[in-house]
Amino acid sequence: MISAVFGKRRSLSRTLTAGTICAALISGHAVMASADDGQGATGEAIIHADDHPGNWMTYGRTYSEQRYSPLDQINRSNVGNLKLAWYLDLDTNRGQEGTPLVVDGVMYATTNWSMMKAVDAATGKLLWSYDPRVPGNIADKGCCDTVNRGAAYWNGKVYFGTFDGRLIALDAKTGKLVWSVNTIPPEAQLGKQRSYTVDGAPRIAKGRVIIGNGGSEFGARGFVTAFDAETGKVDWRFFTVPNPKNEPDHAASDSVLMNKAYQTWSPTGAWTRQGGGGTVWDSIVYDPVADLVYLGVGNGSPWNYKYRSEGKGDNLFLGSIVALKPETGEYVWHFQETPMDQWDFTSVQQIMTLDLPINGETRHVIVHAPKNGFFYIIDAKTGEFISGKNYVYVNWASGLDPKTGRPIYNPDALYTLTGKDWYGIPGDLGGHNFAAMAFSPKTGLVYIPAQQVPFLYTNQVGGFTPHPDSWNLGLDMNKVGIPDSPEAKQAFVKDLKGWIVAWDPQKQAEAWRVDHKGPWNGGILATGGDLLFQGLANGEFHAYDATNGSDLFHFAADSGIIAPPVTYLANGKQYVAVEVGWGGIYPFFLGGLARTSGWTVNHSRIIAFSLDGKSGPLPKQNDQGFLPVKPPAEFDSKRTDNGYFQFQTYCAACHGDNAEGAGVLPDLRWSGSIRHEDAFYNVVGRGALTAYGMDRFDSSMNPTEIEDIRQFLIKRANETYQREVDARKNTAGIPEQLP
Ligand SMILES: O=C(O)c1cc(C(=O)O)c2c(n1)C(=O)C(=O)c1cc(C(=O)O)[nH]c1-2
Ligand SMILES: [Ca+2]
Repeated sequence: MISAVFGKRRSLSRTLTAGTICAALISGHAVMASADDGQGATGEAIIHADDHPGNWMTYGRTYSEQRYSPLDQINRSNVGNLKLAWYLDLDTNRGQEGTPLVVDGVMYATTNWSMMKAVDAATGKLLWSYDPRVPGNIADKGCCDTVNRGAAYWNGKVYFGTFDGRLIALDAKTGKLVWSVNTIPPEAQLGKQRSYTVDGAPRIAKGRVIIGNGGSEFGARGFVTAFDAETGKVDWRFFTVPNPKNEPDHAASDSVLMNKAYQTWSPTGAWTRQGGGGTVWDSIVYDPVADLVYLGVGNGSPWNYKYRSEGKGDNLFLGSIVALKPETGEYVWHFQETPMDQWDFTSVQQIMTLDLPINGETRHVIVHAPKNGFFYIIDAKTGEFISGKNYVYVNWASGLDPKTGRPIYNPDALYTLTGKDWYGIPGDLGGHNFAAMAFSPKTGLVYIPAQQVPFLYTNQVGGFTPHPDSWNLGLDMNKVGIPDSPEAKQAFVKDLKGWIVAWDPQKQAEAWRVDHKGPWNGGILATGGDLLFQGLANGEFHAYDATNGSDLFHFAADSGIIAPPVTYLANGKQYVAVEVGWGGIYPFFLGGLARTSGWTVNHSRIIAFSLDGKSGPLPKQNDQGFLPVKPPAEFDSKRTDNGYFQFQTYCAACHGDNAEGAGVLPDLRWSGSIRHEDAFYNVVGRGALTAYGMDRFDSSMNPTEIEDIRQFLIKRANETYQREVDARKNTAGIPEQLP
């Protein structure tokens, strides 16, 4: 029935009454949307998602982004029998962060390098795939792996963003291109230090596809754009931070930026050259109840508040939720969670709406667990702060002002103003990052994939110096977050933690928790079977009891899981599926230290489970990763200090702090190319491996500096060779002495 209706839908315009009738058929509801609300059949189907729970039609399943599915064929009593139904090997072995959509038995999954696959959701058979051919040298224009978090579905088409900034619409049946647009306008692309990448899932409201971008670690001015879903024409654009000259951009944001936001920045700070940040790289939510679009706005660019804004002002709309009208992009309200951001405390984390009883009255609220470690409850219609409580340990603020929600800062945390180092918890990766949280209306709990990853914030000495082709934070790039003495490093490793917090939003308190081995675990799915599903950094896929966290099922998926699971029906049978593939910024950047979450190698796949699956276990693969190779014995110790600085500035964010890899990208200590100066220069200077995502760096470093890096790598290889060989003999594969 649903299929038949959906098949017809393609010919319907999004505003026609026919669309509305169609929606009513799907939902089985007598209530009809008004003919001119612009939602059309797909929007109505998303609004009434529970009437056809076999589908997963939008990123968070519903517009409320609760990631709760009422399906209960798989439940607490039988989940122990769950079996692998199918798996599909992917053609990209890097981080997989996608939420697959499922529409009428077809799964639409985006993968690393912005590829799209349509898969028979019952069998895993590939129906079509689309490769937008993102150029390999784009990888280092983004901070955090060439990931993609998912697609949007609307009126017979699937939409997704590409790492090089395009938004693409494909015919959902055939995978043929319908339209493709560059989402980055020429005026935003100002010089080398403005860096934009797109890896978040687009959301669609009222026939408009809304997409943002990332880039605040490099130099970017955040904005989102709404495109007409049928034609790809720009409808409106909203910048999240002011124009550096306080001039109009001829965008929907002009008036609020000029009248409200500009005054919260210093007129001459480095933001006027670096863009200011505020990228909307993950959460964009349409709320049909309030009829508003909410943006989760990111961190400042550069991070250093003293350099960015001369230590002045709150810097709107950094670290904020901003509410807009869907038709025009007109500003309605904002709530700033982190004024004066200097910690990479983005508020882009998933925005969820709930109807929550508060003081005897049911209120329609936003619940939000941004990086800064506080759980916020905000009135969805007005942006009024209702309450906030830390959901993880935090040391940067002692709490929130109960009236305004403004953080009560620990003065030591304002390291750009004190000029002293600050060991911050949460650190730049947040108490919670992109891994989605879930809510179960049956338990009333919000399940947050929480973590503790400290960060040592150290100011760049002597003023702000941007480097083309590298992170531009205004921080000391030799340290970039991780203490360098062995003792401090050991303490840092002890501080790395990951767990599920079952959070009671009515009490604003933790109900219980499930501890994991370390940080950077996958997003969470809650189901009507009273289950939580989550994949872990150590490569296991688990089902937990949603009422108390008991571990009811686990499966060895062999590679770290960072993506959130989905559930759906195919031929009437319930499946649970997830993308597998270790990556994202945590292993890239922490490198060897990230291994404490569990040692896995990247084998990327989509895996799907059912109660009668017959495809397990997964075939055995290399689980040792890059094996240590005896390095050249000689290196020039006069060059290794500068090599270390160059490495930390240009290489560490992908190849790991202090040149220790984490099982995804090549571990350069064991790379054949470090054996010869020319071979190394060919890769780093001339771009021999650009097709694989390794950009050339001859415009940012001269040949001497590149050779310094090689000398440093040989030194590191010699220092660590024996301990890595020994570590391979441990069952855990983790060196006893990490640093
Ligand atoms: O400021 C930005 O523009 C920006 C972009 C992104 C991104 O696009 O993935 C991330 C972040 N920041 C970020 O702070 C962060 O922790 C992060 C983690 C990840 C990831 O996918 O692993 N992306 C990003
Ligand atoms: Ca960031």
